[in-house]
Amino acid sequence: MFEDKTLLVTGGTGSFGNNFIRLALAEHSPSRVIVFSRDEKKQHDMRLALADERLSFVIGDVRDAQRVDSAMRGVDFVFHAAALKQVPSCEFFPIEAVRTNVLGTHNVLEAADRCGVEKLVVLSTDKAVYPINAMGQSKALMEKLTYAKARETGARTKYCAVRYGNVMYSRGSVIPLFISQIKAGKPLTVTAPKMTRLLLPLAEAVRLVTFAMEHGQQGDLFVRKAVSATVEDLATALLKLFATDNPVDVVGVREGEKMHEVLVTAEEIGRSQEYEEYYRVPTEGSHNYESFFTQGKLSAAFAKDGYTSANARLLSVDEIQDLLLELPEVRAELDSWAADKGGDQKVRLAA
Ligand SMILES: O=c1ccn([C@@H]2O[C@H](COP(=O)(O)OP(=O)(O)O[C@H]3O[C@H](CO)[C@@H](O)[C@H](O)[C@H]3O)[C@@H](O)[C@H]2O)c(=O)[nH]1
Repeated sequence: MFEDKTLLVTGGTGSFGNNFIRLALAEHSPSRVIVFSRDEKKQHDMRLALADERLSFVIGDVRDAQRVDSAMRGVDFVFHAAALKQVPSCEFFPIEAVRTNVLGTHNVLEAADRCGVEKLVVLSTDKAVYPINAMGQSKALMEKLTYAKARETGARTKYCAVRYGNVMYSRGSVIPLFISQIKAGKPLTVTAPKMTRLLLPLAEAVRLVTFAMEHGQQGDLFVRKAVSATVEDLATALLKLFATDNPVDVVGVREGEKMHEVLVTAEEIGRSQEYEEYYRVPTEGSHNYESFFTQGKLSAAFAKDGYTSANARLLSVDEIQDLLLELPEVRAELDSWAADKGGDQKVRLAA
């Protein structure tokens, strides 16, 4: 579907953008891929690393409607990945989260319609579901803007969303943190041993977004099913993989975090379609006020529970180890660790 088409990725130099763009260039024969982002150094590095003449780079901020508009001319498909996604910074500066995640998204959605973009997918997170922190709250509003735009009659663009949980080994997340603690011989700082998170390799997140772009109907939300792990088991799995016995310090739940994350609400799951790997949650109806006041649905089927990190399949420590070993970054960390420790360790790890 991307053959000879023009794609635009906002936040294109981030983890998602980098991986998606590599895949798109290698396998989908687009005529042009536009990377829209703020950081010239990251764009420079990406230009050198990918060295592909189909790539073009636009410096801009989604907060700047004019910039977004001019970047979107002639674009067929938009992947909206630009966001403020750190919980603490959004908590301290919520207006910045509003500017980027809410108003920035508004600019992107409007520009797509004006420029006749065929389809657009916004990237959301489990933290947008029953949100308790400003990052999640602004992402929840980002989703609402997307569904509202999808409901508008005469919208030329198809608007879809995806949600996924924690991307394994993403920058600043717990897996690289635990590995750096292991390597430094420090205790592993576990917040709450029984806290659970849905774990997704980045390649799966990319597949989800591509699937949504290919199959999404107007206003659809796609959610990737994922496996879940407790933080305690994640720490144990890493200690076993690195064959070390660093102590584990329980440091307590951090501000703005939940014990368990929700990926699909009980309210949404009743109207969703379940596939082997995905949930598809269609948007609710048209632009109709009555359905909010007088036209209820007798058949509304609320599930008892949604789809959460507490009821998804919980991995054993061995299974977490296997999943970690599938990540090239973890394998590279193990290799460098083994090299530092000398040949014996390398042989032991290989065995
Ligand atoms: O020193 C630590 C740090 C984290 N955790 C736990 O590990 C899990 C995952 O933590 P982390 O990798 O920091 O992810 P989250 O806090 O779930 O959210 C992160 O990942 C989200 C999605 O990628 C981003 O949007 C957030 O900004 C970012 O904080 C959580 O249960 C944490 O409590 C620990 O046990 N010890």
